Amino acid sequence: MKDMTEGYTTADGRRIGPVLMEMKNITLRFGGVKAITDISFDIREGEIRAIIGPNGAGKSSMLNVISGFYVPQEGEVWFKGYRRGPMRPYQVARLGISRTFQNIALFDGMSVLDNIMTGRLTLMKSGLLNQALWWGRAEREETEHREKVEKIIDFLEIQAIRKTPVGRLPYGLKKRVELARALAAEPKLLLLDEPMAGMNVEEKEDMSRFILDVNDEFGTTIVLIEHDMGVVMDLSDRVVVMDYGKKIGDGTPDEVRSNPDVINAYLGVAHD
Ligand SMILES: Nc1ncnc2c1ncn2[C@@H]1O[C@H](COP(=O)(O)OP(=O)(O)OP(=O)(O)O)[C@@H](O)[C@H]1O
Repeated sequence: MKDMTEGYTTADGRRIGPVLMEMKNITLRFGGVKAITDISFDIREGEIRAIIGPNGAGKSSMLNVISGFYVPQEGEVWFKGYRRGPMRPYQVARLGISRTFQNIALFDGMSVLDNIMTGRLTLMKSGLLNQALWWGRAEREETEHREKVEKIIDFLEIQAIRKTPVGRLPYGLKKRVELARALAAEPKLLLLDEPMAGMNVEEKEDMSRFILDVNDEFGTTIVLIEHDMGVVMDLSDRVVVMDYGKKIGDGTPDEVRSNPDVINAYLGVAHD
């Protein structure tokens, strides 16, 4: 068991706790391509931590290492003071990690409510046999799950569309439903893959507000990756900046903004 030092209080009075997750010297290769080279950083409890960088910098790869989907060839991932080995998706969910995807991954033909319910699957204790033998208990459990989901629906202000099939919703609302589904798993650590991509200004403002509210209301630690540096600066407590698979900056938004390597990566060389 590793010693975890205390946290700190932010300028706006939010409490950031001790280290929840630590990435140590992570290197990830796809054949001959090095997507991540020797990157280390930590994520503290209750913080909003952004990973930014130009196209192909390695952000998605890093998010997939954090989520346990990719196992790096080198380096160590520590979570809640323990070194984490390779895991199956359900084990990741049980650790309290859930995520949204860059390309929305919802069931188009199902209602908003049912989509969000799928987020609770890993928390459901009653399997089919249990439901047959203990009908009353399974029913009580179902009611509890529905109540939790209704709370999330209220919180994210999507009551009006709860019965609507997801396929009929505009893009910004689909993203919000995906956030709702991830929240339904009651995650300790929420991973957001480009939550604002493809959104108009108003939708981006709404999403920013909801991300801040989730962090504030549930104390959820949030890691988000974004392409757009401007969007994350107001949201994040600390930012990791990647470029060509390497970490070129790590610190508060102000520290990162004034880092010459970061300025060069964004303004100097064309990556697209
Ligand atoms: N599954 C894969 N197989 C082979 N190469 C990959 C794979 N995933 C990523 N890469 C390569 O790893 C590097 C980093 O890609 P990654 O998608 O992590 O970057 P990114 O910062 O998320 O980019 P973007 O902003 O465009 O989404 C790129 O060179 C990419 O081509």
